[in-house]
Amino acid sequence: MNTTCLCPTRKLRENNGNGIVLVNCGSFSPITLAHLLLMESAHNFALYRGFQVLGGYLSPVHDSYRKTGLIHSRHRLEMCQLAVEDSSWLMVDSWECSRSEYSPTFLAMEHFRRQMDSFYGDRVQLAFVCGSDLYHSLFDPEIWPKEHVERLLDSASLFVVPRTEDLNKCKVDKQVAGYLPGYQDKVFIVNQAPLCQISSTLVRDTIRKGGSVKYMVPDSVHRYIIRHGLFHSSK
Ligand SMILES: Nc1ncnc2c1ncn2[C@@H]1O[C@H](COP(=O)(O)OP(=O)(O)OP(=O)(O)O)[C@@H](O)[C@H]1O
Ligand SMILES: NC(=O)c1ccc[n+]([C@@H]2O[C@H](COP(=O)(O)O)[C@@H](O)[C@H]2O)c1
Repeated sequence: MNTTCLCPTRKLRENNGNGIVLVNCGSFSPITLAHLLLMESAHNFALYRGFQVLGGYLSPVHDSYRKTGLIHSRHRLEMCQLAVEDSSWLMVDSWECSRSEYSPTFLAMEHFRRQMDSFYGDRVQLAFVCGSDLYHSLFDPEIWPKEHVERLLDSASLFVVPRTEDLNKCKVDKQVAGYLPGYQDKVFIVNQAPLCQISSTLVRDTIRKGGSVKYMVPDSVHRYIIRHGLFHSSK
């Protein structure tokens, strides 16, 4: 293993063959229990398919990403760190946040590809884990230029976790084959994962209305939100 990796490596496991690293890129404003559940579901899915999960990363988006409710990355990174503290395999990577500008996701995945290849000295598998809402947005070239999606899939597989209902595999296969010919083998549906309706928007709205978000976010994140008085205004 190479020790000059730019990503945190403390929790990475030795690759005994068929290793895979899972990555979730998102706003995390704030991180919720749904983000953690998404990653555990993807972890189980990989395990049941004979992969060895080497580790996983949360990669919070840059502050200049134009999205309602995005608070400063200082807070988003800290809350993500608190959330993964007792995970044996999840880590937080600040590469996206620390760049001078927003990086499209394919660049973030190319960063992980370079770092993992150099750390393991070999090509390990990489999966971009996302919810079904993000999966559907991949087919909108106004949001995701097609070459961004192709470059993303050149670096990583796609693990799609349903958000409201299970996805129809035939439909997904057909959609991918039609829009992204040659990439069908790179898209996997993590069906039968527990569905979770928690979103960061729901957390922000609940706080703004004076409600409690206990059990929507990890306890440590809940305490952090209260301590710093976050999300009381809609900005
Ligand atoms: N409840 C959920 N079920 C499945 N996937 C989820 C869920 N919440 C978030 N994700 C996925 O996690 C990734 C990062 O999401 P993000 O940080 O943008 O959270 P979000 O809850 O969608 O945010 P917001 O409510 O601010 O739009 C995306 O791929 C998203 O689909
Ligand atoms: N073209 C792109 O690379 C592209 C487009 C939309 C969202 N994303 C990424 O998806 C993640 C989630 O963003 P949204 O919450 O806006 O769906 C973020 O990490 C963002 O950078 C990337």
